[in-house]
Amino acid sequence: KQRLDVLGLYPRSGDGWTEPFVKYTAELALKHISENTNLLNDYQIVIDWKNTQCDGGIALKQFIDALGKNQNQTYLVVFGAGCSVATSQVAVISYRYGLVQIAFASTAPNPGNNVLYPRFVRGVPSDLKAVPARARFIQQNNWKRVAIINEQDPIFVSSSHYMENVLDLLNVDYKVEDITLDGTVPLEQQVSILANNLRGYRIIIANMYEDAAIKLFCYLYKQKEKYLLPNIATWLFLGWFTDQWHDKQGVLVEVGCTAEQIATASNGALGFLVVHSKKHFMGQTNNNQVTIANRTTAELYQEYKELILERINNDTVRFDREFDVHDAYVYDSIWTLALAMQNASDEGFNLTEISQKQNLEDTNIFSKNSEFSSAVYNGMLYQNFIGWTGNVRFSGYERLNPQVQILEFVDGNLVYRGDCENIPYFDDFTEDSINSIMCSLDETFTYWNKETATDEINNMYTSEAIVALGVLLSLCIFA
Ligand SMILES: NCCCC(=O)O
Repeated sequence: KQRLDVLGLYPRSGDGWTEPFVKYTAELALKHISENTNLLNDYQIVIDWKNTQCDGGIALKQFIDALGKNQNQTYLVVFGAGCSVATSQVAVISYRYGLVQIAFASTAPNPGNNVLYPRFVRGVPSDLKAVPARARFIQQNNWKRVAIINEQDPIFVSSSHYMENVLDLLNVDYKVEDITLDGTVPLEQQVSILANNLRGYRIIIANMYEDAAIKLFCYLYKQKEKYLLPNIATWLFLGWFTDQWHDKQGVLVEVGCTAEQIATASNGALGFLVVHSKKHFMGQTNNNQVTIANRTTAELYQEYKELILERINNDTVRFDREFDVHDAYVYDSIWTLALAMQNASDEGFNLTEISQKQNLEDTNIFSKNSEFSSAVYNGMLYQNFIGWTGNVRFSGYERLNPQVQILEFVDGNLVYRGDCENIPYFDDFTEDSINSIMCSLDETFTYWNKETATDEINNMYTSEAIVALGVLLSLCIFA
């Protein structure tokens, strides 16, 4: 069979978000694709995997090295790169080599900019949908003043801009603080300034990767006044931290905390995960619909687990964690990629011939305007099939109709606690569309307590009002 080469970029390891099972999930999808006699019959998709370590610079180097070194290999598509920091670095140039890039996990809003990234598709919904969900949660709890802490990177700052607009719309006061891990200012110093600036704030919207969260919690934990920690303040993270996110030894050694301290410090924080339905992905919804792979989701999940357990025997990665929803998106993104290549072939593109050319910038086939990349790109966007994650359909550049799940941080794991439903279809969020969201929580909290959080804030307002009144009275008396 003729090889169809794909460059696979994923965060197998690293300090930020990691997902070591991407490669195995893709293997499962390719196995099922090869069983389908109507799909790429004379071809075999081969993925050349590189570990980006959730780092933009490493991802870019991997991309350039792969295209430069593999003179006999022509990549037809880029699959990845997992973390949005890595994905956006690659997507800003991959199209110039005539490459369509499909992401399976990059959820930050900014890679969706189709002027900057014109051949980028994502097989996963974006964190943008967590903006109205978190805002609605704040509104439902009647909280009027919040802090936003962003890790300084466009991928988090873009989320924050949307959030600031929505908070303006809902008349919620907010203060934005940034932290950077670029070494320009020691983080310990930044955290101490931040803690001072946020004295009195009890609701914190946090946009950051795992390493930033570990460092931030470590320094807050070491401080004498721990008023910003989640046992007093309510933290609203994005919900894609993997289980055991707090146990990254390199980062812990750097800041001088233990994994147990971080787990304790973060207990009770909440995460908002944009996802179609984790229960469905795990075959727990009695949905017997047969997917494109001729299997139900329950059967896919079972086969996935068996394959991972088999592969893990020969691997160093650990399995003691919850199922990562992104693996289901990996699976469907591989199908999307294969179906799009089949579409291009049906439209008359000779995949064998194209596979034997090289990825050179601005040649006829491999240019940013190449007809082949255009056919593959459109082939992806117009897909409509039943996959592991449900009905795989795209709106613009990403998956349609996700919901948002609320998770609680419990001993370093993220545990399901509720849902926000009726997430707006369009991203120009209005007061009405936010009001129609309904966030509900089950009653099984371990650490986070809605009443305590709200009482704390009310008490704080009361004590602030008393202090202000006292100051006013003293001024009147002295006058
Ligand atoms: N969504 C999980 C990976 C985080 C990111 O987009 O970088």
